[in-house]
Amino acid sequence: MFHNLFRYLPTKNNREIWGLDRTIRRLILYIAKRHDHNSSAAAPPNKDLLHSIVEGAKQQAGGSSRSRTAEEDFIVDNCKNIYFAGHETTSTTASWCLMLLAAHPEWQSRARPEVQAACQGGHPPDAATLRTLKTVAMVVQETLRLYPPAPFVTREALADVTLGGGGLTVPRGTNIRVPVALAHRDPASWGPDAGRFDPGRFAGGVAGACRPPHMYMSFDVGARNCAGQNLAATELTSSVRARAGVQAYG
Ligand code: HEM
Repeated sequence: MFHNLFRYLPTKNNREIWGLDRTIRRLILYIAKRHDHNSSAAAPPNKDLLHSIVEGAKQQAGGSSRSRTAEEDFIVDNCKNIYFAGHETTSTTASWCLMLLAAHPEWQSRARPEVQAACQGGHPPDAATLRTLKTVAMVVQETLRLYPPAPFVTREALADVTLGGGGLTVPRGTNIRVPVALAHRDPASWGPDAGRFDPGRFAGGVAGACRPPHMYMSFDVGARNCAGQNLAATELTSSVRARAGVQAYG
């Protein structure tokens, strides 16, 4: 992903960014190695995502002559892909969610009893109780519609292609940018109140909120859509529940 983007940058920036890329590589490998070395028979490792990546790298490399570089490449590529794709996107959305709930107390009041019912006795939610948080889920969907953390996606045409009934021909090698944030506010798909915060538009699911339904593309659509979208939805529902639903209300 990074390599493709860097190709288009002016040379001076290119050099600086390659330097940054090398620093990021060193940082990732330092953390991964520390994680690996700190575990022992007496103190087994946390079976977290980083542990799975490090173990996966050892299996992939499989003791070949190029094993050290292959192992390191596997760790760096997966950490960049998963942590960079998964961290800022989710945390920014959680912040927008809380801001929107603060600005729209009527939606806070609707989310609160739902959260309290799901977390009776102060119990944290599990997979089953998270599914009951319908209002919180709608608030998250509406937040992702208005403030998508990936506001556009880019594709390169690998061959000449003709799009739709309009006969628009895209020549091979053209980069196409899909303006997600604009599509999410298009009144032709969402109705005249497209710019308004109204989680209720998702009461009947995405198909009930916009036409055609693939105009909602926070996580993209198609073969290369977001690999972490279920994890992101779970993280967002539980973090908004924790901060807006329980702590803020006591
Ligand atoms: C609110 C949170 C998130 C949003 C809005 C989001 C959005 C997206 C979008 C739009 C894409 C497609 C990019 C493209 O086609 O150019 C994508 C891809 C991807 N996302 Fe997410 N993402 C989120 C969270 C996560 C999380 C938590 C993870 C993993 C822990 C993750 C992992 C990935 C990966 C690995 C891809 C590449 C999939 C592929 O190319 O096959 N994302 N994401």
